[in-house]
Amino acid sequence: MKTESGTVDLGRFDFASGDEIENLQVAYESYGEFDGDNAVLVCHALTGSQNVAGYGSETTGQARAWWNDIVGPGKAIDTNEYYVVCANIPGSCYGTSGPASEDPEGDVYGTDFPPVTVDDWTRSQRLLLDQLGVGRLHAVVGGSVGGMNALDWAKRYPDDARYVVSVAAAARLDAQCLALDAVARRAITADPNWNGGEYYGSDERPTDGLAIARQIGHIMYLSKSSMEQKFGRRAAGRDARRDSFPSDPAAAFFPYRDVESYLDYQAEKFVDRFDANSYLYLTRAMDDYDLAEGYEDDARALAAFEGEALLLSFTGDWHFTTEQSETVAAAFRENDVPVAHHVIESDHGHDAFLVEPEKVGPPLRDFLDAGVEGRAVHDTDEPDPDTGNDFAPVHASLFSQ
Ligand SMILES: CC(=O)SCCNC(=O)CCNC(=O)[C@H](O)C(C)(C)COP(=O)(O)OP(=O)(O)OC[C@H]1O[C@@H](n2cnc3c(N)ncnc32)[C@H](O)[C@@H]1OP(=O)(O)O
Ligand SMILES: N[C@@H](CCO)C(=O)O
Repeated sequence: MKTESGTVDLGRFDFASGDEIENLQVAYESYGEFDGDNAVLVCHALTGSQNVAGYGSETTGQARAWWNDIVGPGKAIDTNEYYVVCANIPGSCYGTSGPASEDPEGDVYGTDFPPVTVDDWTRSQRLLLDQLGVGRLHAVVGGSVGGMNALDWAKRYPDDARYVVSVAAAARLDAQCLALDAVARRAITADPNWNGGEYYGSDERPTDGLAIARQIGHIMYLSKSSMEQKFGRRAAGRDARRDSFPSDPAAAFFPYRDVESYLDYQAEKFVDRFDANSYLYLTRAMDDYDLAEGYEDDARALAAFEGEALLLSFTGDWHFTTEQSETVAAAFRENDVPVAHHVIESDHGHDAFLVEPEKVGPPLRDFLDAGVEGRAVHDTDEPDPDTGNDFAPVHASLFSQ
């Protein structure tokens, strides 16, 4: 597989906030060969990176090769057939300009970096593709907030993609998720080591705040039933450490539970790979996103799109629910856009889009091949071919099973 990894200087970039920077750097990777008509843009999720598939990249940990089961030779997004491009989004910390980058004077931007929006991500991707010589895309595909990014393409550049695929996403976040993101940001900014965002020159980083923020996020990515199955109320094994955070004296009397141990472990890994200010910036962008912004409603925002759309949602996902995907499908239908809302039965929760490639792959592969007529693509308007039942959107809330 031909692969490329690079950073492109897009020059002066005007952010939606009205701020600008002189040189927006965008880090990207590409896989496969461009034949003029086979480009697929993949938009990564909140803490993902440009390293979508297995290939020697600098990124580490969970952001490395994050969709390796989906993207590659012979896989659902087949790099023998498609030229796949994935770019790190502005505000992130994997090579694209963000708060941890240097400004033109050689100082770290910190919180002087302009606020970023999903709109900025979409425009930076368009500019990057221009530089790579890619005009119209065969498809734009994204998961989670990357799925919002994909929907934004249908709105902002309605002629530029034949197919749009939005996986585990929505037109906007609901109040419950906005609330959790707000608390997560407070965990970071209340950490004394955050220091108003000025911590880059210091040995002390706001790792406690970032760890708590990620733990709140991680709970959003699981479902009530997957947590029950995975951990129940079990105490962690004897070797489990409970030293990530200070404990209250009574803690010695009570068990350190498996679920706590898991979240502590995940948070420890996360703080090694992600920047606290980037977490603030990117969650702000996700919270702010509203597909209908500038229009009367979602349908009008999508009115100019003339391609086909696939929405993939997961029954156990309460971060971005199947109901929310159904409203986006309805907006496409209102415009007579061929659309399929393919609901995947899954207990896993939001991160099903990352960990259940066997369910995501077939509809995605067949949609990229034949649009809504693709063999494994089902729509909520049709009965389930296996059960004969309708795909009833299910809202799996945090507080109900
Ligand atoms: C585009 C993007 O989204 S890129 C970013 C990737 N995604 C994320 O970061 C989202 C958050 N989700 C995760 O991090 C998940 O771990 C995923 C999606 C990466 C993988 O999910 P799964 O395959 O279900 O793995 P799981 O969540 O069980 O984590 C397994 C790890 O936890 C450890 N673990 C499991 N149970 C426990 C426990 N009770 N105590 C301590 N550690 C535990 C395992 O040993 C394993 O460690 P390893 O990663 O070092 O091998
Ligand atoms: N778990 C993924 C998806 C979040 O929406 C991430 O951390 O990027």
